[in-house]
Order: sequence, then C-alpha cells, then structure tokens
Amino acid sequence: MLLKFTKMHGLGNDFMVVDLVSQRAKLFPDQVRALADRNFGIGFDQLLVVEAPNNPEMDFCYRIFNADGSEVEQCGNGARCFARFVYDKHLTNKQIIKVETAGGNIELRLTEDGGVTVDMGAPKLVPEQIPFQAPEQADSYSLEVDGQTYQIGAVSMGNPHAVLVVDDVDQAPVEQLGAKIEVHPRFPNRVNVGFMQIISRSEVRLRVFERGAGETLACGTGACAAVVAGRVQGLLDENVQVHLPGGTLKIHWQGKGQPVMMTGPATRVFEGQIYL
Ligand SMILES: N[C@@H](CCC[C@H](N)C(=O)O)C(=O)O
Repeated sequence: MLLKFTKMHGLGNDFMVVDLVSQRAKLFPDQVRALADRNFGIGFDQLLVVEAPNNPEMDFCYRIFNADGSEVEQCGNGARCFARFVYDKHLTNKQIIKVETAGGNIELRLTEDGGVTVDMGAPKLVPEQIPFQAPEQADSYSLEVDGQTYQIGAVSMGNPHAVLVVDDVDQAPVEQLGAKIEVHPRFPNRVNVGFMQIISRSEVRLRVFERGAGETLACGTGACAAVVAGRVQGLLDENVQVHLPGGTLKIHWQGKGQPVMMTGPATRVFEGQIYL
C-alpha cells in the first residue's frame, strides 16, 4: 500500500508524521525500524501517528514510536509537530487541541508566531510511577554504573528520564554513559538520559541520550524533566531557557503538582509517500 507522510522536526529532533484518521495502515516494529533507517529508509528519530481518540472528550489520539520500533508514552517535540500537522492538514480548526497519549492527556496551543505551547501535565516523581527502583522518593539518587557512582534526578513526563548535572555538556560522556544508564536495571522500562549544565537559575544547556533513538538534537520531554529535576534540587527558577544542540525551548514549571509548559517551534520539511 501507498502511505502518505510528512517529514517534520522540532529543533532538529525529526519525525515522520502519518495521518491514520484519513488513511488505513498498521505499522509493525520491523517496518518502523526500516523506515527510520537514515541510509535505506526515510530517516527519523520518532514516528508520530495521528489517530481518532478513544475518549470522545479528546480531539485525537497521538501514538509515538522510537527509531528502534518501540512504542513509547510521550514525545514533547513531537507534540508541537503533531499540533502543526493536524491544523495545517485541516484535521481540526481548533487552536487548542486536546490529545490522548499512552503517557496521559496533553493540551497543545498554537501560538501567533507559528510556535506551539504544550501543557505536558504534571511530572511524576514517585519512583514506582517513573518507573525507577529506589527505597523511597528523593530529590536525587545515587546510581552505580561500572563501579562509579553518579547523582541523578529521576522524573516521569509520561516517559522516564534520568537527569545528571554536569560541569560542561560538551565534555559529557553522552554516548557512552547515556547508553549504559538507558538500560540500567533500576529502570525496568529503560530510560532517557539528560546531561544538564547549569548556566544560571534561568538558563541551562542540555544534551539527551534518548531511549530507543540515541542522542538527538533536542528532546522536549527531556527539557521538561531537566527543569523539574533542577527545580526539585533547588537549582532553578520557574522560567528556564533550555539550550539544546538543535535550539532553545522555553520551559515553565511552578512546582510540584503543577503542569509543565513547554514552548518552541514545529517545522514541516517535506511531504512524501512510500510503498509499504
Ligand atoms: N524526542 C522526544 C522523546 C521521544 C521518546 C523517548 N525517546 C522515549 O523513549 O521516551 C521528545 O521530544 O520528548
């Protein structure tokens, strides 16, 4: 069958976006891996699928697949592209779009400058809800990797994140240590790993080794999780600019129990179609 798609990105975190409201298809993990291949496929970090909602109070169901074929709960940069996609394709004319995901319901707002603000919901910090194995909840945890101890923050933004504070992100061992923490046995569902350098209470630099995709140019949920981890540890204020290799996100979080707001761009690259 011939599948229509749109290639998009949020600060270089790139996506294949497929409308399965107007088209019919079922994508299996080996097909997702093949499509994600940057040499033999289309190439992307995540596949985003638009479906009709299960809950009639919501506008759409948003499904996310990593480049390794795994289906995951949440994707922040993808959520902004999702909003741009459904609006530009006239699947909705709403400027505030309610979306269900495997990681919880989120709200997407198109802004006048062409960007999108996403209400990502409240972060989860209770270890079982991340999920992360720890005897009790703490602001930071010691994690052993190859005989070395690292301090991490552990946060769920719908999907799991570990956040390390480092002196210099350019020197951080993102690939090597990120790959080891991703599959650490204390994170039973694997984990996304952020390396955060604090510039001031309102500005950080961040690199993220994503579960199922490796290091990406930006990670929206990673930016939210980093700000939450930094605030819980008393290091950051409620408005923070997060500088990622692909650009900057604005994150706002008032504190525990409150939703995290993420603002940034969503960019369409090209339209395509491919035989499956
Ligand atoms: N790039 C994303 C996160 C995508 C999912 C993640 N790799 C996971 O496995 O949870 C973002 O912008 O949040």
